[in-house]
Amino acid sequence: MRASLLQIGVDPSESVNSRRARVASLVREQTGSDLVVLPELWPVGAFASDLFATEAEPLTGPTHDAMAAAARDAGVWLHAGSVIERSDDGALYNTALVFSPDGRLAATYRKIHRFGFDQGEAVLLGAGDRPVTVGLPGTTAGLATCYDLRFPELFRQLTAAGAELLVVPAGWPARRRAHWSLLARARAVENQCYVLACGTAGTYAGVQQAGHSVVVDPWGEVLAEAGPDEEVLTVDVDPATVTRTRADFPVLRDRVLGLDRP
Ligand SMILES: NC(=O)CCC(=O)C(=O)O
Repeated sequence: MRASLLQIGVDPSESVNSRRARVASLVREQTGSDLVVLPELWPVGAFASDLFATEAEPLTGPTHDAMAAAARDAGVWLHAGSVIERSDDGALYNTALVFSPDGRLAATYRKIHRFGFDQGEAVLLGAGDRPVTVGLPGTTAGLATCYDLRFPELFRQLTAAGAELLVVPAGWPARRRAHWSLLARARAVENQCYVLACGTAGTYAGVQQAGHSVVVDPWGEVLAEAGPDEEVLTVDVDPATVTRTRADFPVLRDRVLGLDRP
């Protein structure tokens, strides 16, 4: 399976509409990949919380429509990163969208762990309440978003639900880049999964983004890593490697489930 991570530059001088059109073109250029991954909240920027309310959209809003068409035109599975979703009752969520190659919305995931402590996302957005996996050809992907990467129990649940690929769109800041790289590898090693972690580039809302999107194999080896700027990272991943790694070194067999609950 060929995966392409599109590490999108988020620049406040580019309008949301222009960025949406530009990203749709970039997705269309990925014909030949099986899976394309975009970062967290790339239309608005994960730290641009002052824009969340004005740029919120229904689940089937403009980003949905543009990405569904781009996935269909490119013939790819598309993890379209996330959008600020305005739900029917008016509540806002950080919601990831996954499209199949015919442009169908195959899965949505509302970010469970909201970042910001007493500010930003943590106070403006609602929290998701269920882990989500999605079937891809020959494998299963588990969905998580950015700050979720710090919470191993979520990834354990995704693994228990059959995930072999952990797909993590993010808007991770440069200041904590060391944590990003370390946690991506840790989640891969402890779950014997591929981790596809796709961040943003650029500086907006006063926060320099880390970039350095990364693909890690089930042994914890970094297969590919982006630099700090906008970049497309393309890498081949093989679900059979997950099966082989788990058979050769069967640590998952020794899990004691439920220990994360007090
Ligand atoms: N958008 C985010 O979730 C940011 C997470 C972050 O900055 C961190 O975990 O550190």
